[in-house]
Amino acid sequence: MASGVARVDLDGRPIKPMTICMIGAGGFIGSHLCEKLMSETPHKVLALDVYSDKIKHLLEPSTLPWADRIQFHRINIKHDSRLEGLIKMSDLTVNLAAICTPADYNTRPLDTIYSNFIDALPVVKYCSENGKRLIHFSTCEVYGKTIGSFLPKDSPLRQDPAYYMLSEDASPCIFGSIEKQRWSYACAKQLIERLIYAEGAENGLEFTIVRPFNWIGPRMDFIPGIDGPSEGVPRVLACFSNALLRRQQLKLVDGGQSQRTFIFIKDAIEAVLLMIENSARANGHIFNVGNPNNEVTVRQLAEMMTQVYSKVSGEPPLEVPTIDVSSKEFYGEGYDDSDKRIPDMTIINRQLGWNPKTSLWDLLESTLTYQHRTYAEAIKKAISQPVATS
Ligand SMILES: NC(=O)c1ccc[n+]([C@@H]2O[C@H](COP(=O)([O-])OP(=O)(O)OC[C@H]3O[C@@H](n4cnc5c(N)ncnc54)[C@H](O)[C@@H]3O)[C@@H](O)[C@H]2O)c1
Ligand SMILES: O=c1ccn([C@@H]2O[C@H](COP(=O)(O)OP(=O)(O)O[C@H]3OC[C@@H](O)[C@H](O)[C@H]3O)[C@@H](O)[C@H]2O)c(=O)[nH]1
Repeated sequence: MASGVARVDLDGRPIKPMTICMIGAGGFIGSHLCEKLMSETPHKVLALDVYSDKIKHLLEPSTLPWADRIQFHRINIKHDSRLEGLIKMSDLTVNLAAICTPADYNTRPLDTIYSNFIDALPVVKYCSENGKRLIHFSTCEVYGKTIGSFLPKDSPLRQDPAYYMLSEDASPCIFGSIEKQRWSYACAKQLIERLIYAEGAENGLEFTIVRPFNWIGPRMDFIPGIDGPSEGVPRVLACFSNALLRRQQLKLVDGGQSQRTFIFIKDAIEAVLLMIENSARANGHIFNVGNPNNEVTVRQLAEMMTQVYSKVSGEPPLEVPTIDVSSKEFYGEGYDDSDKRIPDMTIINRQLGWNPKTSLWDLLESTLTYQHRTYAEAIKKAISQPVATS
């Protein structure tokens, strides 16, 4: 598209084309957001990241219809004096940059805390000082554990939504003890949320905070040994995809009893676009963005992914497709887990009228079709290569 003709917001007002400084634009969410902005809106994007592989298809060739609306800046926001200038040139900053894979939280807690809190500080400061709007990506992990998880296993109260539903303006943030370094990420995200909120209250910063609930889809993380380190541990979608592609058993951490709600990235991006284009309705709010209808235990996710992958690849599943591993073995010392994550959708529904659409089966089918198409050949080649011996 890109002409911008007759684009109106939820209140019928014309949407003016804007320049968006997107930090972390080369990641999973950033790549989908850039794609959406280029194909469906007239907005310009200054895309900042240390990597650009996931948005390469949007940057090259220079004959693409949106070539003059997207500019990549290879910048590490930890130490780059160009950051303030790029924020000043923009109408809105979207900050996605973060270390956000659980395998890092307990093994690289310092990097995790610096990335999610310290490195985000100048972004908030420059937005506030220059009167620029900020959409900051936080996480559903700020809720930590549910109140219900502290009740006896057989307590009927565990079935009561008051004990597990996660609401932006009511639920407490419940983390484990300090030696459970898993919570370094959630705690850093919580503190930056509080700082942004305080900048809004004391200095009038126009902000929106997004709390994503397990967004998944194509281009999420990496497949170890193919487009990421062989020993790397990505998030669960990529871990399970990797095992399926290699015909290995899917590892269930601590029995795979934790529960998650998964949402298709394309549904979630619709919500972000509504926030971008409806500032009056989004400013000053914290939004859960998830799909409460897609809840499964991690064990059920493994079973469903095994079934779906067999369908899209035409290969029969392994006789015993999963294997149990302890969290200590899988993640190391200091790991802990969120037990259950159901987003309360009241606020996003009221402010933006948004609802997710895609079922878990459908989103896995389209994602695993992508994984198979993108990686199956490369994995076959990698497996057939003799291992070097010294
Ligand atoms: N995907 C999810 O389900 C999910 C859930 C909760 C929260 N989030 C949050 O959403 C944001 C984006 O997540 P994602 O899934 O796209 O992760 P991602 O790792 O794919 O993307 C993050 C991007 O930020 C970049 N980045 C990190 N540090 C940087 C720095 N110092 N300078 C420049 N670029 C830097 C990385 O290179 C990467 O491309 C993160 O803040 C994350 O905490 C995501
Ligand atoms: O191979 C695996 C990988 C993961 N898991 C389990 O699967 C569940 C989900 O793991 P993920 O790696 O997707 O990460 P989590 O859902 O715990 O956290 C994520 O949630 C919100 C975001 O802020 C981050 O992207 C990340 O912290 C966890 O219970 C984990 O222990 C397995 O059982 N096997």
